Amino acid sequence: MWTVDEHLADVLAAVAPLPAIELQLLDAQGCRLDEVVLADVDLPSFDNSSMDGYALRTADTVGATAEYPSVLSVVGDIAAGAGELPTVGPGQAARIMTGAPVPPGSQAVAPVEWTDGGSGTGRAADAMGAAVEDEEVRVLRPVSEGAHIRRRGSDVAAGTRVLEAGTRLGPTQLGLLAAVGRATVKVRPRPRVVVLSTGSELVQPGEPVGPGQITDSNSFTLTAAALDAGAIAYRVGGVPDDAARLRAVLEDQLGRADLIVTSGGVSVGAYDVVKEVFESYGGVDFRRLRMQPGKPQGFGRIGAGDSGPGVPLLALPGNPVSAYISFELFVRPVIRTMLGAEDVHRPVVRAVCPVALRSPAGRRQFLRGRYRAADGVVEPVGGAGSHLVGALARADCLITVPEDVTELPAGSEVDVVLLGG
Ligand SMILES: Nc1nc2c(c(=O)[nH]1)N[C@H]1C(S)=C(S)[C@@H](COP(=O)(O)OP(=O)(O)OC[C@H]3O[C@@H](n4cnc5c(N)ncnc54)[C@H](O)[C@@H]3O)O[C@H]1N2
Ligand code: MOO
Repeated sequence: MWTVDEHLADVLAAVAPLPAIELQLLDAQGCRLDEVVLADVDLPSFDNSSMDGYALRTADTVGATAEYPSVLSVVGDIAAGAGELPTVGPGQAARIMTGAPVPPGSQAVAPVEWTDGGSGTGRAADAMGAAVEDEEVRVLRPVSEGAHIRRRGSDVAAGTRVLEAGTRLGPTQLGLLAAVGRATVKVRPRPRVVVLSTGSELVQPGEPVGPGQITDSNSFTLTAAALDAGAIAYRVGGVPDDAARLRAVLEDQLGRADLIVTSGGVSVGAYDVVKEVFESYGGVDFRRLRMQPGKPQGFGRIGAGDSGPGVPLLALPGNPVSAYISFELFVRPVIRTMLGAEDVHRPVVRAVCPVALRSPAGRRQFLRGRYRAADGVVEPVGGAGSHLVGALARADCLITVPEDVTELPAGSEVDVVLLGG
């Protein structure tokens, strides 16, 4: 029998971060950057106004007050995206919108609130772009040089490093990449994980459940857990215990998988065609671990050949709690390793358990619990049975009882694996 740590080390030794690839921005969300990103452009890329108002020359506003405003003639109208700009001369102003380029000759922008809003039709230029002569604006206070102008390159200067290699790409980093004009980016991709549940007793949720049948819940738990770990996950529900069918499904899925995760059929049952099929590939090993739940586990590679070393496969036990805990302990670290993540493992904290615990000799037990960070207390949820999905859904952590401990008195300190969320 293997210990949990031996099995984990063996599994992790067989995987590595996936090679970096160039992805479209939104396909790279959550991935780690595999390049240093330099800005090719200035941001902002031109001097522009931060306010709706009037671009003007500051000398024209010296001494302006509400009682004695500066009266300027309006020589043009500049919307965001404007190409041709009027030149602002002495005694003149140009109406300007937020984000629009600051016109030559002007030194500042007076927000519309600092003016009378301008007179006339509101149309500052005629159809040919020539100024409408009679339009005026009254500026009610002095405006200082550079006021309300966002200078070219003041946010990001061309040539500077904007993102370091290893940065995890979230919404704001993706936005920055777009802002500097990048359509694609080089990242460590998310592993593509195929989740497959086996068992002729399985029916899909919503279908009628006949005598002795059960609803396939594992494929949902495990697919969601794979997504949560940062993978792209494909769910393949309910493959019956039929060697030819299982083999056909595996062959079909191999092409799109960086990792295959199955549940069910790894114990000693008479109909465990799963083991038979995986073993026929040659590279999959079935072992028993010193843990509870999650004792029977399969691990190896399938599909090795001229085209490559094959795809790693973890065959988890079918009991729903066993499958989920096995995922947390072994599959999640594999996915995190393939991602190139720094935090491969779930955090473990010490906590006090106010109730006495019992555990089988020679097996590390993982009980479901609820952890209170405020006082460092953990309470078990439900019993030790590996079929207890109701209690599992209320748990937020796993309480660990070491292999050599069979009884823990109330008030003992225990290791607690925090499950996140
Ligand atoms: N004689 C022995 N029997 C068993 C042993 C043993 O050592 N000797 N080990 C037990 C342990 S521990 C576990 S864990 C299970 C593992 O069983 P399998 O991996 O072979 O899984 P199945 O037999 O297919 O199913 C077990 C259980 O889980 C339910 N199940 C299966 N798949 C799903 C699914 N997709 N969604 C929800 N529930 C599922 C299934 O109905 C069974 O109740 O073996 C013990 N037996
Ligand atoms: O070891 Mo099994 O995984 O108890 O249910």
